[in-house]
Amino acid sequence: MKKTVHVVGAIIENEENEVFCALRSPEMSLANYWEFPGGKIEAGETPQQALEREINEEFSCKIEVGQKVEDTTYEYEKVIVRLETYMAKIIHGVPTISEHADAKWVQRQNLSQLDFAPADIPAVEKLANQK
Ligand SMILES: Nc1nc2c([nH]c(=O)n2[C@H]2C[C@H](O)[C@@H](COP(=O)(O)OP(=O)(O)OP(=O)(O)O)O2)c(=O)[nH]1
Ligand SMILES: [Mg+2]
Repeated sequence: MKKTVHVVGAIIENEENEVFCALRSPEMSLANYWEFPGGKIEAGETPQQALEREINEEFSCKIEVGQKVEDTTYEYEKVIVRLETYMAKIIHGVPTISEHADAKWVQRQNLSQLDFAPADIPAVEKLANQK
């Protein structure tokens, strides 16, 4: 049976309605797909705590987590991913990549032009239609 992983992704928005998108590197699973930065929830963590930890670990900045956007389960070839996405804001620092191949700020309406991981598509569409 396939393993299910519970993952959280941050939809970090700035004052210009741009969303922070990160490109998974060739060394990562789901290589070369864009994602909402985040990762797996560890035992005992709330989704919000997991997001704050992951963004600090991977992008060296602090976020404040807001409203939930989507909760999607997607069956990949080898794993099932339950992805919860939350709106977020940077409250300290500037996001800097460490393990990702690239990152950029993208207007909500242009998010669908990036090659997002399949589990992210419902959130991408919701964001494009909200504003
Ligand atoms: N972070 C993140 N992962 C996503 C997204 N969409 C999606 O399908 N995934 C998948 C990719 C991975 O198979 C899985 C977990 O993500 P991850 O590799 O960031 O997990 P992690 O930071 O905890 O890293 P690791 O400990 O496994 O190295 O979720 C997304 O928008 N953000
Ligand atoms: Mg991660």
